Amino acid sequence: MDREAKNKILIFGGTGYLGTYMVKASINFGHPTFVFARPITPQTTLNKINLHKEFESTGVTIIQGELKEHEKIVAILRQVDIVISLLPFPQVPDQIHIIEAIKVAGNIKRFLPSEFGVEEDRLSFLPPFEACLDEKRKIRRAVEASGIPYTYVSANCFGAYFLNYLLRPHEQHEVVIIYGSGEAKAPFTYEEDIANYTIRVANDPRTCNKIVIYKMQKNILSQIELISLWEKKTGKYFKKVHVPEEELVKLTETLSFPDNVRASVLHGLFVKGNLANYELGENDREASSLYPDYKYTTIDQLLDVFLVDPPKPALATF
Ligand SMILES: CCOC(=O)[C@H]1C[C@@H]1c1ccc(O)c(OC)c1
Repeated sequence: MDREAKNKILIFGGTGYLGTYMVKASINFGHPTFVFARPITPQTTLNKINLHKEFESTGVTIIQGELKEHEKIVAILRQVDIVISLLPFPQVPDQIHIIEAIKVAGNIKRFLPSEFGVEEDRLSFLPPFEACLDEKRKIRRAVEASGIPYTYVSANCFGAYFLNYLLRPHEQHEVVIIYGSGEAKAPFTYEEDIANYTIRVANDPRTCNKIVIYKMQKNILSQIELISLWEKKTGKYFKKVHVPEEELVKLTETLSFPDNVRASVLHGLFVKGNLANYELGENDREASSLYPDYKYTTIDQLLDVFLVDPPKPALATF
C-alpha cells in the first residue's frame, strides 16, 4: 500500500519512554505520523527539544497543545485514522479528554488507550498498584461506553526496562536482588517489538475491540533464569540477595509513594508470577500467533545487546 493509502496515526505521549519506539515504528511502517506533545516552554528539557527536531527530520508532524484543548484535538483527530495513547500513569485519567474529542470527531477507526503493561481486566495486585490499575480500568470502561473501536494491548514486562532494573548493567556491583524465590516466571517484550507489534495490531481488523497480549514463548523467564543467562554471557557471578514475600508485602504497606507502588508491581510480577499464570480469554489474542512471521527479539538476543551497548535505564512515574 502506498503512503497515501496508509492509515494516519496520531500518538499521544510520543516523546516518552515507549513513545519514541512507537513513533519510529509508525514511520518505518510508512504511516503518516502525528505526535500531540506539550508546548515547548523555557522549562522544556534540551532532550525533549532535540526529540522534536529529530521527529520532524523523519517527517513526523508535531502538534503542540494541552489535553484540555478540546477543539484543537478534535481538529487534529479529523485528519487522522488511528490514535495511540502512551501517556504515563499520572496522566492516565486525562485520557478522558481524548475520548471526548474522539466522540465529537466521529472518524477514528481505532483507539489504543495507554496500556501496554499488565492485563488489568485479568489480574489484580496489592493495593498501591491496584489503585493505579483502577484508573486504567475506568478509562477502558469509558472507551467501551463511548462505542469507539478500540484495542487494549498488554505487552507485559518491557524487556530493556526490566533487564536494567534487575541486572543494573550500568553499575559496578557484586550483588543482585531477587524478589521472592526467583523461580516465578514473567513474559518480557523488547520495547522495539512492543512498538512493531502495536503498529500491526492497530491496523488489523482481527484485533478490533479485542485484548491483545504480547506473550512470546521464548521470552517467559524467571529472575533466576535471567541472572544465570547474564552471568554466563558476562563471565561474572553475583551474590544473590532474596527479598522474601513477607518483606515485600510489608514494603508495599510502609514505603511512601511511588516506591510502595513499585514494591507492589514487583510482588505481583516476580513473587506471585501473575503475568505467566493466567490463560487468555476466548476473545483475547496473542501477538506472536497473530504475526508468526515477525521475528521478535529474544531475551537472549537482548542480553547480547546489553553486553555491548546497554540501553539507558529508565524509571516509570506513577
Ligand atoms: C519495577 C517496578 O515497577 C515499575 O517501575 C513499573 C514500570 C513497571 C510497570 C508499570 C505498569 C505496568 O502495567 C507494568 O506491567 C509489567 C510494569
